[in-house]
Amino acid sequence: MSKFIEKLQNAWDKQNSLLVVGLDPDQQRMPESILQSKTPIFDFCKGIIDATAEYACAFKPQIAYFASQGAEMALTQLCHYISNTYPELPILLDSKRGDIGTTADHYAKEAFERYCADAITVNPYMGFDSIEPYLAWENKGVIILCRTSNQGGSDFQFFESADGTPLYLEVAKTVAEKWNLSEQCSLVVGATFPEELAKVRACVGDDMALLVPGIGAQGGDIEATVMAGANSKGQGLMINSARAILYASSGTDWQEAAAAEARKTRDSINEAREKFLATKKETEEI
Ligand SMILES: O=C(O)c1cc(=O)[nH]c(=O)n1[C@@H]1O[C@H](COP(=O)(O)O)[C@@H](O)[C@H]1O
Repeated sequence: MSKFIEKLQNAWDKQNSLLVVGLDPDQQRMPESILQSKTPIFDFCKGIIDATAEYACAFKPQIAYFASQGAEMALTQLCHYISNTYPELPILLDSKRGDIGTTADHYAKEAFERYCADAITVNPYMGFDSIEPYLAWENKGVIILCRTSNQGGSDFQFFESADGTPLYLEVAKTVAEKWNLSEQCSLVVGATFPEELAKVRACVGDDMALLVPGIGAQGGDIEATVMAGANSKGQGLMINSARAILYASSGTDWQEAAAAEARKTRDSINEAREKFLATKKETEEI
């Protein structure tokens, strides 16, 4: 088991949560009171982190929301804040990188040194040598796009190989069989496509963690997600929600509202996990 998976497993167990809180700070949607601050992005995200840490198994900052606002320093400070204050919670840096090896070396250094992330999201389109530089960081996780949550994901991800296997399942199979030798890899599968989520889980087996965005603002169904994607322990999923938690209120109660939404989401996920485990038990008894 890689250090990343160990840390994630520990967070799943200790927090009794599969919820990942997405950090996608958008100044257009932040509460008025925060915008008065000299460091609104840092203050907003820190407020969200403190309000929701109790309910989360990880945080996932999306790099574009910081870079587009010249706020890389805020991202660095936030990542260090998470790793010092909530050291048990992994940081999943969402940057969806993908480039030739020499360039990927620098993306890996950026993610794992500058931002002290525990894992990074990457795009598999350029093949194994574009992923290898991230895998060279033995303690870190590499989360590979497989079946994305957006409608346009079907443009390429459903292309079929000669034996009829769709591309997203080829990705899942290749990652599970060839790229995951040191158990550092995870896959991204959208909550908006539970049927495909079930196929990916069946393909990769029990041990691989799946990052599942698409509940909350994108409308994915929590129960269908858990029923389709959980592993035999009722875990195995990092279920991300960003906007629904971040912007639960634009009033002065924004932290309380974010905490309430995170708690509600965690609880709904846990109810679905109980149902999943009960159904599994019933099936095994038959
Ligand atoms: O890799 C991701 O995190 C990701 C993959 C995907 O297929 N779909 C997807 O929405 N995401 C990210 O997950 C987050 C979803 O945010 P909300 O829709 O606000 O919960 C955003 O940061 C997206 O960039």
